[in-house]
Amino acid sequence: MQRQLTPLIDCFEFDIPSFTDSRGRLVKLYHQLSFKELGIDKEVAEFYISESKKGVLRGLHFQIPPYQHSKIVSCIKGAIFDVMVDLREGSLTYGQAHSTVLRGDQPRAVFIPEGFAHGFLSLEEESLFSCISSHVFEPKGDAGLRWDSIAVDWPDIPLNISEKDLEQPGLQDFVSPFQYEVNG
Ligand SMILES: Cc1cn([C@H]2C[C@H](O)[C@@H](COP(=O)(O)OP(=O)(O)O[C@H]3O[C@@H](C)C(=O)[C@@H](O)[C@H]3O)O2)c(=O)[nH]c1=O
Repeated sequence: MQRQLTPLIDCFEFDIPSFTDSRGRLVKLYHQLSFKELGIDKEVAEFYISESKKGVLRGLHFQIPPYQHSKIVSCIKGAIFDVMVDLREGSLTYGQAHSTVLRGDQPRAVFIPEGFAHGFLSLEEESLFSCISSHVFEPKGDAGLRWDSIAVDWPDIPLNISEKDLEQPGLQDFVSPFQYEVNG
């Protein structure tokens, strides 16, 4: 596996091994040794999937210190328009966003470091999103940013957003609790 760099410092994409035969498919979402070789040496504290109808937008989410987490996200069915934003004060890419389309039939992952917000728009009827997180979900640390306060060309207008996500503050009002650290 090889890192494919994104414009955001420390955030990268990589292809996930998958094996197809007459029965179907096996997709390897986590492999400790290969991930270490990629430079991902984080705790695996939670692993979950969510299913979203077409037009559902989830995010943009992060956890504030001391509950900050990195994530490895992918899409294992359907397709999502995936978005991440660097929120680390002092980072050369602070406030900048990156977007990429993740598809279940071309498994690919994004490593999202601590200090980033993340969200996605589901592009198909039954999109399955998977997330490996380095810190358990902590309601006291659960935080977010308004999806439409960042510089991203969303491919469609979202049809379904949670109340929580509609009430998130915009990037312009955001005071970051994150500091950029080299190789953070
Ligand atoms: C994210 C999360 C939620 N929950 C619970 C809380 C709540 O009752 C229910 C739904 O939570 P949410 O509405 O926050 O779920 P959702 O909007 O799907 O949150 C996810 O959005 C995407 C964009 C991400 O990046 C993920 O890391 C995660 O934040 O699941 C957990 O128990 N553990 C978790 O890790």
